[in-house]
Amino acid sequence: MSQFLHLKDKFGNDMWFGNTGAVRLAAMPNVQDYSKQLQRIRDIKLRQDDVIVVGYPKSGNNWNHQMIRMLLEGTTDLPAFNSNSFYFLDAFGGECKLPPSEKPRAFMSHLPFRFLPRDVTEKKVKVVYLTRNPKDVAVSLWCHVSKLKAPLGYGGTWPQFFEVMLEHGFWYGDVFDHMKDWEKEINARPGHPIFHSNFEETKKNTVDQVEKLDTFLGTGRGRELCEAIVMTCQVGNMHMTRRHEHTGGKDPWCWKDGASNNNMYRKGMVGDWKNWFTVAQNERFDDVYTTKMAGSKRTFAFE
Ligand SMILES: Nc1ncnc2c1ncn2[C@@H]1O[C@H](COP(=O)(O)OS(=O)(=O)O)[C@@H](OP(=O)(O)O)[C@H]1O
Repeated sequence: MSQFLHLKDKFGNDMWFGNTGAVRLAAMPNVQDYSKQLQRIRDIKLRQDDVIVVGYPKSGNNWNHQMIRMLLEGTTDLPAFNSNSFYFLDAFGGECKLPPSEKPRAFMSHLPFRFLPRDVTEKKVKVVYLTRNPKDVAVSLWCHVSKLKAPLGYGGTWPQFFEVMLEHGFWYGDVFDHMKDWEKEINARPGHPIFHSNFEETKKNTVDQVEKLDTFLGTGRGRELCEAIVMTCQVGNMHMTRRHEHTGGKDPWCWKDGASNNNMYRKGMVGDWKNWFTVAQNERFDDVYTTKMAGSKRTFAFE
């Protein structure tokens, strides 16, 4: 099992990096040993009707998690963040407490498949796997980590972060490896209920996509509730309503002064990378993308 590392990037910036993922784990006050934390996650007991929402950071995890939770619970109630009901598996044992198990639960994770709880495989727990075009992922992650204090934040510049993303990724390791690993796992498990949802498609046809989730989950909520859920979960509502843990101020992953939830639930658009990438950066990204994603069937339009 790979270990979590605290490194300097080639520009001299502190950088937390775990090529198995879960960089947040080691920064948590009560989690000293990364591999022990991964073990704890593997041992989590799930219900067969639980749902795991998982994707590389910034792939729309919170958005989809909320919409799926609403489908499961048949509600359009958008709760403000509450640490006791924070369903982030990767932080289990710390800020994540498993909620009471009378009702179906939606959990969120950024981990590769092999680090999810054993029960995911043993009980064939439904998984909603998310992807987003990695150019927008890089920008979104930059807009988040550049506003966080050490140790989780990144102290370098955007061009430096861009290089870090291309070389080995941030927080959960290399975005390309992460996607390829998930693709391999999905292909290897044709019998496992895994729904692949893509950010760009969800943006374009949100209600249709939520209806597909409704079918996949077997929740049978129907078009009307799907429409109401989509309205409630618009990005503007998300950052008005959802307080995020980074606003706590005392935690090691809290925002720098002046930063806020708006750096977490931000623009929620497709193609923001065009506002950030130079022509040279774009060419370089395309080259690296072509090399690292060789053999993958995952494609992105990069609109
Ligand atoms: N409702 C809704 N509609 C569209 N987009 C939305 C929505 N909610 C969140 N977002 C956008 O998703 C990005 C954050 O992704 P994650 O939730 O995966 O982030 S995290 O990894 O859990 O930190 C982040 O993307 P960027 O705006 O590009 O930074 C959020 O703005």
